Amino acid sequence: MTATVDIAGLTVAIGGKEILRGVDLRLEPGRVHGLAGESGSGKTMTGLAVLGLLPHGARTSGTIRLGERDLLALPPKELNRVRGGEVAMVFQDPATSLHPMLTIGKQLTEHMRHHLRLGQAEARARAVELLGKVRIPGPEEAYRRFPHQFSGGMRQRIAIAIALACSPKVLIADEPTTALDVTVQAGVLRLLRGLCDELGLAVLLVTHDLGVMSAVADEVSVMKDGLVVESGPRGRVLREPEHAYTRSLLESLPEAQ
Ligand SMILES: Nc1ncnc2c1ncn2[C@@H]1O[C@H](COP(=O)(O)OP(=O)(O)OP(=O)(O)O)[C@@H](O)[C@H]1O
Repeated sequence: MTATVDIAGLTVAIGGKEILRGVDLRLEPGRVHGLAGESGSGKTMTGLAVLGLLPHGARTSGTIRLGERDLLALPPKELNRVRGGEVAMVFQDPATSLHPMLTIGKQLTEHMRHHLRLGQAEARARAVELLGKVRIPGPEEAYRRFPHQFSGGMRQRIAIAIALACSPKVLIADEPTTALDVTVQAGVLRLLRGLCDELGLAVLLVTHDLGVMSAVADEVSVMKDGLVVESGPRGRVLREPEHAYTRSLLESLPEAQ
């Protein structure tokens, strides 16, 4: 299958420190690619590189192909169009990604009107439809509410709806369930999995949690010190890890003890 995103030999250095040392990774339509590894291994930086959101002063080499384009070589204006349009993101904490003073409807429609140039009525109809798609009960009423009127899990669903507003091809989800109560984590993961299948999204799921990984990922890559040390189908990587580091990660899971 042709990859939606093909990362090859990606290096990132910040202030002379090598953060990524040659990362190869492919994201394919309708597939969830899980990216695991210990804290500081470079998972978040890899996701940010795809979004063109690396810290100021970061030096890069390698390529990040999205179709015919190399995202690392795009001028800032074009990259802006890709980000939020073709490539969208969901972060760990919906409390910080949602604006507390704006209604859910406003946040959903502003985004669409800006990127898709939709009129007000059209944007509203699409927003309500998206709220239904992410299983927010009573989407019409939810449209008028503010973020604090929802639980953490519901807020993350709303953040996912906003990410999907412009029909992206690629979704970068960085620890999307880490801040949530365990009882609602599974529901949000199921939602992400379902959206990936239904919309043919290429998903990069960054998580340090191998339990999350085993629940939804098709492919798993494991990072250590700025490199992907192991990559393959989930069943193979989690059941028959080839790399000693993957084995040690698996052994540290509570279920393994
Ligand atoms: N703004 C920054 N400037 C310089 N170095 C940074 C910056 N942000 C992160 N780093 C460094 O980049 C390396 C990789 O960080 P990254 O956040 O990608 O790791 P991670 O695997 O996502 O870890 P975590 O699970 O803790 O989020 C770390 O050594 C970190 O200290």
